[in-house]
Amino acid sequence: MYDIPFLDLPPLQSAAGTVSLPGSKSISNRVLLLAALSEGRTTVHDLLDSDDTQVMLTALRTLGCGVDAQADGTLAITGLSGSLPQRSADLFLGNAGTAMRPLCAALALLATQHGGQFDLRGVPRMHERPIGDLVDALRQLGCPVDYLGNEGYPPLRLGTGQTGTLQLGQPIRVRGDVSSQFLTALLLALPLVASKDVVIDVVGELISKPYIDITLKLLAQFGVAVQRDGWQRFTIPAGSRYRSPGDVFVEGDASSASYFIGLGAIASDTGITVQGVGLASIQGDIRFVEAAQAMGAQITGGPNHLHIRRGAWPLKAIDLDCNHIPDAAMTLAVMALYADGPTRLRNIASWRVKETDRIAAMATELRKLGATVEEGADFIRIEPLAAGGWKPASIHTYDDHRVAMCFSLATFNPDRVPVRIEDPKCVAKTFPDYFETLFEVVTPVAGAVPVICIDGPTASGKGTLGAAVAQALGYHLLDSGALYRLVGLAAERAGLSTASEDLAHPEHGVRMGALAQALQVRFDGDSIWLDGDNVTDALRTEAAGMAASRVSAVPAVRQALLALQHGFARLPGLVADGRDMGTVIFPQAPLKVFLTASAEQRADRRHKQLISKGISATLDSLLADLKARDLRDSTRKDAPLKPAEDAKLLDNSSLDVEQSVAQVLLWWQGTRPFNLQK
Ligand SMILES: Nc1ncnc2c1ncn2[C@@H]1O[C@H](COP(=O)(O)OP(=O)(O)O)[C@@H](O)[C@H]1O
Ligand SMILES: Nc1ccn([C@@H]2O[C@H](COP(=O)(O)OP(=O)(O)O)[C@@H](O)[C@H]2O)c(=O)n1
Repeated sequence: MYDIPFLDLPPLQSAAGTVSLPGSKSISNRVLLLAALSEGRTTVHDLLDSDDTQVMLTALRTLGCGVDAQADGTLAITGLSGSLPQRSADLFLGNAGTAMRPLCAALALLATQHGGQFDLRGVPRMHERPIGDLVDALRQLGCPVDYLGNEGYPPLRLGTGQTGTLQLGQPIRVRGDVSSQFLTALLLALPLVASKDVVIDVVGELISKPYIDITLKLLAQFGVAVQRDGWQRFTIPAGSRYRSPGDVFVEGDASSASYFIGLGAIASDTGITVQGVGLASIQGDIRFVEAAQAMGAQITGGPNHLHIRRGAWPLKAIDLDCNHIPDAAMTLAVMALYADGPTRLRNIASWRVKETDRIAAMATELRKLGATVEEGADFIRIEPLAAGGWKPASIHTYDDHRVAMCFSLATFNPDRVPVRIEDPKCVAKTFPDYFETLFEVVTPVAGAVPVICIDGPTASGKGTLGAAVAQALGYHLLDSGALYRLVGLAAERAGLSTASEDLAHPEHGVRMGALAQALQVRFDGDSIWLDGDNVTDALRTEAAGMAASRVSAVPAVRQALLALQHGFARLPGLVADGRDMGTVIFPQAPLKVFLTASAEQRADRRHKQLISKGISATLDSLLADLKARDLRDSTRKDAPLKPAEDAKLLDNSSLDVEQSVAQVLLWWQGTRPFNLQK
């Protein structure tokens, strides 16, 4: 997950490969609640691990459910079996509608039946998402429910601590035209109290019917067979009781599949395979497949996978009622930019009460890209963007995972402009590793992966600065010095001399080059492995630095390490530190920094650094070594240490690390096109 203020996506060219989807959010949270309300123990496989499921799990634990993570990655839930061990609790449910609504219904009924009192609250946005229709239905049932903030919205207080009588004789009326989650909540909760047949009547046209279908299918799995008359009346038979089915498998998230279906339709001639959800999925959003096909995608699939290729290009514009795929339809709004005419997505009023007002959000952000967009109370109309019309945009994401994910598809624009996704960690709601997964199957436009070079003499702070800058931007890091240190170490292990006079012999240089070429290294977080040994500490000694400095003067060694270094330039970007990053390895880099500080300062820093690591050193010998290294590095023929012509010089003698980092990030922003917009 990218826990950084923004993630810059360079322009992308094509996509191919296989992705595995995280579990469906809708199924995960329903299954958790059902398992919690059941008799017996349920083993849940492939559960989604995300913000929304975490809040649900925390709530269930607080209520007294057994929740045990198993070694095989499954989760064992021991159900409450209709009892209520905790009679009161204050539950925080984040921004998870799939936790707030069903827990509200279940706890209101249990509190009334057993005499309990529960407060439910969430993030500020949750307190703006309507729940009045569900509360009205619960009050009809005789459940005391109080609003603790604004009328019609969470936070809520359920129950009074006293038992009450439930009114189950009359049909319960609930509105179905704002959110289908109210009906789902009642369907999940009422089997707990169905001492007689309980009837629910839906008032108004029921929206998002496929989600009700998921609810009914899962209820059946847990032993409750609801009778359905059309979409207006639902009857929970007397004597219904939840029983654990033992094992439950959570399907991959069909809404999350939409980004990769869109990706295949826009950018994959060979195809994208999506694992975890198939054409027979119980999730309504699987019908996004039809919408994507209507736009030209070629899609095939089986029970548990989909395969998507580009068909029509440009995509075909559509005019579609999206009531059946409200969440996935946001992806269509970005695909519409690549269409052959205006696309109209209708019957999407529910977008206005989701994580954010999604109609307004999509219109605003699509316009930033340059698109002409019309929005109405329940529709959005998007005109495609022609080549020449795309603008580099910093996409605000409104703490809405789907906004963040669907705008990543704007990176295939013909104008090859980058796209900035603000607050990328909001994807944690349903797909914490969305961007990492995307990066595995896309190919950037040649040369588009941004590289920041930090060159300079030893102990100037390149490594420290580079790591901090990489961390701030979510970029990869290349410590190129480590590669030369590795060659020195490998030579020593192989019994090859690294003395300058030996290296001066051409055959010895060739042997050293062959050794560098065959280097078996692995970078694993902060650890570096050579031939299966962890050599991280051995590489940082001064002796290793001196050996590195000597072998690095051998042209065959530098040549051998070229491809390895270029290979570090991967999505979403790279910070590379060394001596010749800007001059030789990445001459096209948009930002090159040449970092310096006085020799005395540097010797002093290195001294402190080594001492703090428990490595003994004297200041005098360090200063002498450092000057020798500076001299050799800057006077060697091949790739000498010197600033690139377009490098920014940064003398950090009187700057602390934070100040240096801030300066580099400021320069970096200056190279990005997004500033122009703000
Ligand atoms: N701007 C700075 N001010 C003070 N100390 C610094 C600064 N930058 C780095 N240091 C310290 O100097 C030491 C050497 O830095 P390092 O990043 O290892 O240098 P290099 O990679 O250039 O050899 C480290 O202990 C680091 O914390
Ligand atoms: N891009 C690079 C990086 C390092 N090197 C050599 O490798 C040696 C060790 O590099 P390093 O970056 O690990 O050294 P420090 O600056 O951390 O002391 C340097 O003294 C250089 O001689 C190089 O030639 N080219």
